[in-house]
Amino acid sequence: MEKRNILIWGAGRIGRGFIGDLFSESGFHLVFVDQSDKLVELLSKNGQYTVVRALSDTVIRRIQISDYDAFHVSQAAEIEKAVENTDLIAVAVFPQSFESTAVDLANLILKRRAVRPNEPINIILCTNLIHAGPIFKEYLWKRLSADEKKYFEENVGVVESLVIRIAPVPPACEVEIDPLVVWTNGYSELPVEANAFQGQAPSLPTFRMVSDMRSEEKRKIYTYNMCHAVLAYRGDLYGHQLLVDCLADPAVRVEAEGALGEISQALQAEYGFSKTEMDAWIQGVIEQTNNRTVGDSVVRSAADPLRKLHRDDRLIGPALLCMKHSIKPAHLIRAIGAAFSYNKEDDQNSRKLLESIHSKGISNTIKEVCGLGDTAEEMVMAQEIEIAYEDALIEKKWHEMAVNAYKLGFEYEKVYHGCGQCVYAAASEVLGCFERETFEAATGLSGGIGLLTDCTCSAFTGAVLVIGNLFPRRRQNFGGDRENKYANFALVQQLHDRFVEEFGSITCACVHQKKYGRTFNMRSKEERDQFEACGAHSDTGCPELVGKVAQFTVELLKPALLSLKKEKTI
Ligand SMILES: NC(=O)c1ccc[n+]([C@@H]2O[C@H](COP(=O)([O-])OP(=O)(O)OC[C@H]3O[C@@H](n4cnc5c(N)ncnc54)[C@H](O)[C@@H]3O)[C@@H](O)[C@H]2O)c1
Ligand SMILES: O=P(O)(O)OC[C@@H](O)[C@@H](O)[C@H](O)[C@H](O)CO
Repeated sequence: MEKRNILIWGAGRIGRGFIGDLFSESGFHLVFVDQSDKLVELLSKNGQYTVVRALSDTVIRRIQISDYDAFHVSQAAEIEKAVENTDLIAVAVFPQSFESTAVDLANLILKRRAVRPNEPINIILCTNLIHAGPIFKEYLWKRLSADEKKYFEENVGVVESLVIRIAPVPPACEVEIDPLVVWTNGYSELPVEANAFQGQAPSLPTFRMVSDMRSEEKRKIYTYNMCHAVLAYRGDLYGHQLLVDCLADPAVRVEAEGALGEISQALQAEYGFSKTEMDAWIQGVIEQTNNRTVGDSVVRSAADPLRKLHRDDRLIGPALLCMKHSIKPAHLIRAIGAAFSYNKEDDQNSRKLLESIHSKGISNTIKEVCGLGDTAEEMVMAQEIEIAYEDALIEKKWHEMAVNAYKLGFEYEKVYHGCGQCVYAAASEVLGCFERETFEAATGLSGGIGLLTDCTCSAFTGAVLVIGNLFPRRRQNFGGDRENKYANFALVQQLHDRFVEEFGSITCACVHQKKYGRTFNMRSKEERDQFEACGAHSDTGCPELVGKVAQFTVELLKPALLSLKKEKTI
């Protein structure tokens, strides 16, 4: 029996690493078409490529695929022949390439009609777009005559699908072995729109025929893609680069879980999914995303914020659905605010978003990009997004300040030693409250005060001085300033708890015991030499501790200083 063919338009990660993988496994011959010369040349030259299915950290399968042809979009005759010989096409490009792809395919299908007029053909759309079918059809139909349109209506199926497999940028060491490798989470099921096929639908073990695509696509894009977007945009505020690291950060994870909780309720109300069903689905979303071996990146999930902030897409779409069912989308709104603050120089649509904010202002940009109208509800939502955007900018700035405090603290301790003065200088310089007198007065703090070591670690005391600069009891109000004084004490107590959690104790000798495995009598020169020999000023010694304490100080002061600022503006 002759082998069946599938033509895959777009030989990228999903084309090669998902559609290629599924159909090759089911015995299809693959024909790739791509606009990248380099990719097509490599596919043809190498004659095979690897798909890695990393189902978990330990279950990793490597598949070699070799039964394929690869053509550049300009190889008209070869592609024409391939379309003649197939009943199935998969489109695996981003939505911005839909129009050119549809125009090319319409011409090819018309040529096929001349040779195989009575044989239907199906186009499976593999993209993350709500109701992709009518959008693609409009492009496909665009230049057809009335007779051709009728032929397409009756013979060309445009089938939506839901791609849950994740295929991020592969690790560099894998690309060195096979430059065509596709690195995936190995998710195998492909839900397809059952009633959109013309003629006989192909039967693949991993196809799931879906009868109600409207509810299924919302469930997929408003949970999987929404969760990735929330993690990516919120995680980017704190400098995370991988989705797994966003999930490991409680401050970011809580936002994704909160947003999933909001949309879960809305999907139950809108489509009648049961709570048990949605809980299991959301557990799956987190599990598929929390795969360190797959290592999906923030940059990929955050890419193209202009598309992702569209009214129907993964963020505004769920927020509107929540509002329809009187569910407050608080976490979603915070993620949308963060998406507006996303700024990546090498992402064209992130640059465009920023340009729009600069030229038209944030309110106009929100309305335009998200397509929010003039109803009272949508106007309130736009205002809330604006507030969330301003808050996101502040979050990002404070995170950068905290990172900077770490770097300065680390460097000062490494070069100058004396952890009290180093923490004081690093944190106060970042916060803009440095005072020369305080810095100089802190000279004697070193080594648990005057090298005594059985007193408080001077990194802690240096941080207390920064808190004092900002929340002082002033000389001219010796008997007063009680509010400031107690705010100060509360901050010092928080610092204490964080310090103890990280270093075990605030006593210098105990910190040394934990860090270096012993204590030192720092009054003696010999012991001080031993302190150095144990790595006191190595990268993992006191410089790391000083960096962390300077960072904690900045993080700790954030809410107090922000609320102070707000009070002052009232
Ligand atoms: N990577 C994933 O994890 C993932 C998961 C689900 C869905 N998707 C969706 O799948 C689609 C493809 O994503 P990807 O990750 O494979 O991207 P990709 O960049 O790896 O692959 C896209 C390929 O399409 C080619 N291409 C673009 N325009 C073309 C055109 N007009 N004609 C021919 N070839 C063209 C590009 O050269 C590239 O090789 C996107 O819509 C994406 O949203 C991706
Ligand atoms: O491909 P995008 O840019 O639409 O979205 C990024 C990711 O959310 C997406 O690729 C998912 O990983 C994929 O859809 C699997 O759920």
